Amino acid sequence: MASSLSGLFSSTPSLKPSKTFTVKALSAPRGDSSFSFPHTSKPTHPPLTLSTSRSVARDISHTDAAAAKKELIKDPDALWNRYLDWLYQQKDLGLYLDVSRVGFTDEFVVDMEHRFKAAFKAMEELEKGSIANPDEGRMVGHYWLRNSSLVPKPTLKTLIENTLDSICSFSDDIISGKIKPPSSPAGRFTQILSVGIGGSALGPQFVAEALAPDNPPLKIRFIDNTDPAGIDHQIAQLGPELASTLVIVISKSGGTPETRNGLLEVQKAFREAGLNFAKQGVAITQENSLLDNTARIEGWLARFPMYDWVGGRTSVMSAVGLLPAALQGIDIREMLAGAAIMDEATRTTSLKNNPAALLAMCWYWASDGVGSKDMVILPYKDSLLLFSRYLQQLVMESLGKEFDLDGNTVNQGLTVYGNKGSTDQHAYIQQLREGVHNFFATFIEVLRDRPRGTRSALYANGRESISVTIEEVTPRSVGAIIALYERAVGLYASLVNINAYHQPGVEAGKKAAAEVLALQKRVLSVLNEASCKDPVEPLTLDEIADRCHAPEEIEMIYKIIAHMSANDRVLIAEGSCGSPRSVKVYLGECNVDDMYA
Ligand SMILES: O=P(O)(O)OC[C@H]1O[C@H](O)[C@H](O)[C@@H](O)[C@@H]1O
Repeated sequence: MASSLSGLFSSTPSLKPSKTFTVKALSAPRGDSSFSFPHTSKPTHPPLTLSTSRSVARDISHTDAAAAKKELIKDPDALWNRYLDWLYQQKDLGLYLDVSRVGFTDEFVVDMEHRFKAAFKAMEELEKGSIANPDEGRMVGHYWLRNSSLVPKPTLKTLIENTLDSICSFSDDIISGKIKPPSSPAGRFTQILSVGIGGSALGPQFVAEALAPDNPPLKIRFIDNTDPAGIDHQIAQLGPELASTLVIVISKSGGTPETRNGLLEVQKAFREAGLNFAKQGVAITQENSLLDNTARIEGWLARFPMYDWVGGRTSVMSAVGLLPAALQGIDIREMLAGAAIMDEATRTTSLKNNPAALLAMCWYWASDGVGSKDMVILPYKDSLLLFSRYLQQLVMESLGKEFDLDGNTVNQGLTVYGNKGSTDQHAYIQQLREGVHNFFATFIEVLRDRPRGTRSALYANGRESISVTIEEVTPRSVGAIIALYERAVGLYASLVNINAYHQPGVEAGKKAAAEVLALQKRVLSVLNEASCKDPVEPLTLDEIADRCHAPEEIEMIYKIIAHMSANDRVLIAEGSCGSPRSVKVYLGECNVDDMYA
């Protein structure tokens, strides 16, 4: 194994990819004598621009598939040697990474040298506290959560350690019954209802599914959407146990509308059951956010901090993930320890010894550095079912970006999907093996289980795959695989020159949602005015749009009205849904604007 990245590259002259990124096989001809994707002649195509690279990449992949299949049949020894040569092992974690079934060549590895140098440097600066999210002017410090000695300011160390201590003592007191719900016959908390969305739900959900014991001290349920039926379902399932339910409201910003709606619905359920919500409510949010202020003013049972330097999608090792986990009896210090070991292992600049760098390199190779193939995650363990959903946010929100760091339009990304190993074998592996070749697979394998043949079956048809193997699903290994992918995403983002730590697209979506709410208010005010006339004046959609001074928004106005009439008896829409121009709308009562405030 190479001892350092520069050592690995030093014997061969660097083949740098051109500025406009070209398909790997064109910038780095595949001609690896020791492996199975042999391309001995240098392609003669001119360099491709981003827009044309994808179709050529597909043609090349077909060629690769055929070549790989032939080579595999011809030379299994070469494959075994490649396996041995690239196998990564982290002994303390019992974690292995096998990238041998991804067909990168030696030339490609060399070609990536300068990109990796820059990626490792950017990561080092991030860990030292650089402003890695310039949009929000914030540092990115999720790595400090598991090694507080890395913080750039001593006050943060105290904050991290004190928060961890208070999470542990609060959850001990809840579990032991020292802190009790005020009016539950059970005499102690038995259930958790977690209200949050995105990064404020996915981490806790994944950890619960992966690690909660069969009979946890508190069982957890989630409200992670605004669907009223879904919220009602969760509350109904709690039934009389609402009286012994600890409600944890999680929102970094403290103002996410979906989470706020969930909270209001839960508070309503508490009022209807004659329960005092404040005595059972816990907030996890940034200091002085709307949620924090609400919790403080209403005197909720507890408040735990979120930090501006931890992004939602990497917040699972902050109070966001740790508090729910501790309440379910999961050893959170072990989770942190696993992540810390992986963080240390992924700091090395020696490519072959850095599993996150190996992953990032494989993603680059497999998807041409432009997301031309999807990443299918196949965990062979029921308890890891939610890993792909968790990774979807981590990877896609981090990498799915319109612009690169130089302001060029790149529309980057890497699509992630997956469910669970054997189950998928009987659902969609048929297509993966034989159908459209638009993916690479990642097997998450647990050693204390049976071996599977899917990897070979896919490989025999030229489908690339990565295998991450852990010995057991434990707090330590779960902490480690989370940390592994966090670092891989950060490194990959540098390789493709994008910022992994902001989410301008989501902010645009939030702005659009706020605009719809503002339009809804204007629609109601116009309808209210017309409906308070005597006689009532029903309005067509065109008339409403004109009076709202928003003729260009007529379709949105129609949708707003369709939703309101389906949900509220007060709004009456007459005419045929099939022909919106025939619809006339009025309010059954006037002066109802407050209903929608
Ligand atoms: O935790 P919150 O502030 O409520 O945000 C919840 C989610 O909101 C948006 O969708 C962001 O893009 C996510 O990264 C975040 O996790």
